[in-house]
Amino acid sequence: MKAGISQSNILTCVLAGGQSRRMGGGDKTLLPLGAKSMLDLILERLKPQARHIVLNANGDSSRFAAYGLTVLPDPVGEFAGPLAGIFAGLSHAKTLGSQFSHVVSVAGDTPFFPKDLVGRLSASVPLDKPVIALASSHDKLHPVFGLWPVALADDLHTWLSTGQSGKVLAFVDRHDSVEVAFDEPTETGLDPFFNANRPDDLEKARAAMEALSS
Ligand SMILES: Nc1nc2c(ncn2[C@@H]2O[C@H](COP(=O)(O)OP(=O)(O)OP(=O)(O)O)[C@@H](O)[C@H]2O)c(=O)[nH]1
Repeated sequence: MKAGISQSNILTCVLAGGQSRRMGGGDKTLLPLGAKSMLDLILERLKPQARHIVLNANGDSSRFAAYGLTVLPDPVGEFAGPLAGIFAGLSHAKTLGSQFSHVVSVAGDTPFFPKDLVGRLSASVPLDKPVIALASSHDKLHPVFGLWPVALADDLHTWLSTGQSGKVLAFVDRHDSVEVAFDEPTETGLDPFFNANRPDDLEKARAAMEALSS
């Protein structure tokens, strides 16, 4: 039976724990896109659809102080890949008690993700068993954008402890999962999961935003 998870039971975790090597290092989520940072744009998109938001990032958390979010470091060693950030969200949700049944993960380098991401992911899974929902666009999975049952936290911990950190889809394959397709282009005309890996991706994003506002 499909029902949909209530928004109040979802903790949304923005993943900004990577090394941004292709961008030249630092925090790519803090880089400017127009007058705002990429993280500003991500939070503007997220707030109307997510009630509880945390940030996953490593190192000194004070650089994110202006955003007023709880900052969770990777609990399994720095730079173990996005699954470590997803695990940070799941373990935090667990410590908060039974309120949170699921974590939605959102990449910190993807400024135009779907405005109905959380609602559509959460409507795609049953309430009575743990099922992962992963976003896709044009038949390509985007495993960093997913809905993760808190009930899988212990299994993910075991998985990460055996050094399987980079293998997001291999972890997903151990469990029931559904794919949720977001094929509509965004207002920018770019794919909704267009992400900024390199400086020229940032330029592309800036150009798309400028074209929108002109
Ligand atoms: N918590 C956490 N998140 C990560 C890690 N690696 C990547 N991510 C996140 O996963 C998403 C996609 O990351 P990538 O662009 O593949 O990796 P990156 O480290 O940010 O960048 P590169 O160093 O250029 O590969 C981003 O939101 C990253 O912040 C990690 O080791 N820990």
